[in-house]
Amino acid sequence: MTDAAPPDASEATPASPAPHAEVHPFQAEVAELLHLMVHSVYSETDVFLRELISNASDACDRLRYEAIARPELLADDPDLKIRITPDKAAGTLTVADNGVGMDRQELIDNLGTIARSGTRAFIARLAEAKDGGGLIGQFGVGFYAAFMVADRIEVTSRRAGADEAFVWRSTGSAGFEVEPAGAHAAALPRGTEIVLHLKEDARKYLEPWEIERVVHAYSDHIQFPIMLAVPAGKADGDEADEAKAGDEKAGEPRQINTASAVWQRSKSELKPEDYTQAYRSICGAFDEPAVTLHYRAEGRQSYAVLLFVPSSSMFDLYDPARKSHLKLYVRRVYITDDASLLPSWLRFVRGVVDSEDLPLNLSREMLQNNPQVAAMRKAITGKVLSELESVASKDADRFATVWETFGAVIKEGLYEEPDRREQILGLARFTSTRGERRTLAQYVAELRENQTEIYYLAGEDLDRLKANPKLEAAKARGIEVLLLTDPVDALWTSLRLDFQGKGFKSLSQGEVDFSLVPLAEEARAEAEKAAETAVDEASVIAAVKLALGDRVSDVKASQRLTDSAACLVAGGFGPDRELERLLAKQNRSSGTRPVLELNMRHALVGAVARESGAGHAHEAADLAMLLFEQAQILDGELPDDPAAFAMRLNRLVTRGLAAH
Ligand SMILES: Nc1ncnc2c1ncn2[C@@H]1O[C@H](COP(=O)(O)OP(=O)(O)OP(=O)(O)O)[C@@H](O)[C@H]1O
Repeated sequence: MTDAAPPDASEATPASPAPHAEVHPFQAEVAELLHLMVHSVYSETDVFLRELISNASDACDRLRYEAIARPELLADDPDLKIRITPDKAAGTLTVADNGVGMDRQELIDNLGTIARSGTRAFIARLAEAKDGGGLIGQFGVGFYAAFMVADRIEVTSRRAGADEAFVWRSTGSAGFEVEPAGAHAAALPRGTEIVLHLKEDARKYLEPWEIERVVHAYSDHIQFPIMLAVPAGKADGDEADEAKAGDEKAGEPRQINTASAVWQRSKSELKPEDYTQAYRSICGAFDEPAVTLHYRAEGRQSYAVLLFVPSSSMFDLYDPARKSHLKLYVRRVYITDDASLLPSWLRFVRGVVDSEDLPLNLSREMLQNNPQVAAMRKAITGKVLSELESVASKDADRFATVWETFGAVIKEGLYEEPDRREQILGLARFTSTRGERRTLAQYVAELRENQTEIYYLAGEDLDRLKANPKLEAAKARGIEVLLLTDPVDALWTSLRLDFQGKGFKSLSQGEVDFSLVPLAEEARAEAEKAAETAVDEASVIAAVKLALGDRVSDVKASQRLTDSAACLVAGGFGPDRELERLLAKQNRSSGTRPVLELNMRHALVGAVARESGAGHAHEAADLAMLLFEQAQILDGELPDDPAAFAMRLNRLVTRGLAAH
């Protein structure tokens, strides 16, 4: 970063290209993002205004918070507001606020870098997208969105309480310049003024009704007044414009948003559209909320809550650093969005909690350990869960969408919050061998005769799970098996939980004994037929063990298989196969070796018996290895030595063909 301000920089004139301004490059991600935005045509450009207004509102919020400790910051201009000024003659749109402002270093840091997680992934998707407007809205590129509509931007800012103001300028290419604001500084006693030199095709944003439309759609519930100011004498006199703008009078700023703390209003006053709008303006979202929860807690503590579950996912949902982003207000003053008002497994929930009781001057750090906050967190978590339960019972489809989008995150609660386990298991929806969206209550209600456990199989891919031979014996007995494909499933299932007294049991771990559960009719006939062809178990097992050595911890006759020849399972005590795979990926493998189970009625297993009985040790070993390797492949793994596997297979097939 170039950081050499010449001593006379303060004398530079801000309006002309400044020879003495400091020039700074953008952080690489920002440069790339700007390049994509400047060189592509995105149709949903409205987001830029929402982002600038939201930044302005944050700046007002932050000043109000700082003024708790230093009231003098607010004293000479206590009415926080946002002003939008379209100037047709100059082709500029100005968004200004009298909030906290930025000093020189903040201008450089905040408007030169982007520190959000998921930025790389987002840029890659944006580069591929045909029209990235929606993506930009979802991700929230913030201030930089302004370069969708402007080819030059000047930001003048004065930090509250500071003597100096600075100007930041950029055309959105490689970098930006920063210098003292010079003469223009006098016009800005506090806060930030952003002047957008609009591109030709974005001049519609100079029309008052266009600005109002966007503000109504996305920013109506911003708490501070948004004033629209049409400069006197600057309106271009277009008759049609004037007619459309109604009684727009140049020169007199007028408020164009409701500016109410919507969460403080009573439920009966608000319509679904109001909630959608509040969701969009508070949470910076574009979609509809899937669930809205609005209530006021009274009693030991009193606070208003307005929460939303989005209907679509977010970029950083699985970022370990992502916390819940509820905004905490105290008596309408924004305090922080980092007060951990919900546990991390509800981190997709957005909205506002406004407390009447918390002290305003509590530092953000102290909030973390505050017992009142802890009590609120517990109560709000309970409310969110009961709201989800109520949606699940009243509107199964809507709940299914919520679960599909966020279920994997909610399931983290199973190990993070033991007290909520029963409730979370009650909400959980599963894909099973009996269908989709199955609940555990349904599973337990439809247990087969003598079935005492809830069976599951975990893996990465649903289709591969469905085809997994470990399901065969369960299928033959009509036993339902949950098919778990979220990485988190490998973790919570290792906790040995139960639901309504029934434990969870993996089909790829330890012994399974289905013998007490009666076979389905057609399976019974097949089993009887197969029993006649069964081989001498002990000799097959001995031959296979000899061939595989310490690749496996044991070789057993399988209760799980009916059609396939072999499968690999975890021993009874180590981690389940899927958990072991997950740990191995993180280099934390437990080092336990699997058990190979053989279907004693399968022809290939019979062949091992024959070859080893005839003294053909090589052939028996080849077949044993093949059984082991196919079991690996069926679990989605590669054989340890793929080349040797291919050669072995070729050898056996060629010999088989020759014997014809
Ligand atoms: N009007 C403003 N007044 C004061 N600071 C501002 C203003 N606009 C932007 N900033 C500062 O610049 C930073 C970057 O803004 P930007 O819009 O890029 O991202 P953000 O607001 O932090 O993130 P997001 O848009 O995802 O909420 C802000 O966090 C804030 O510190």
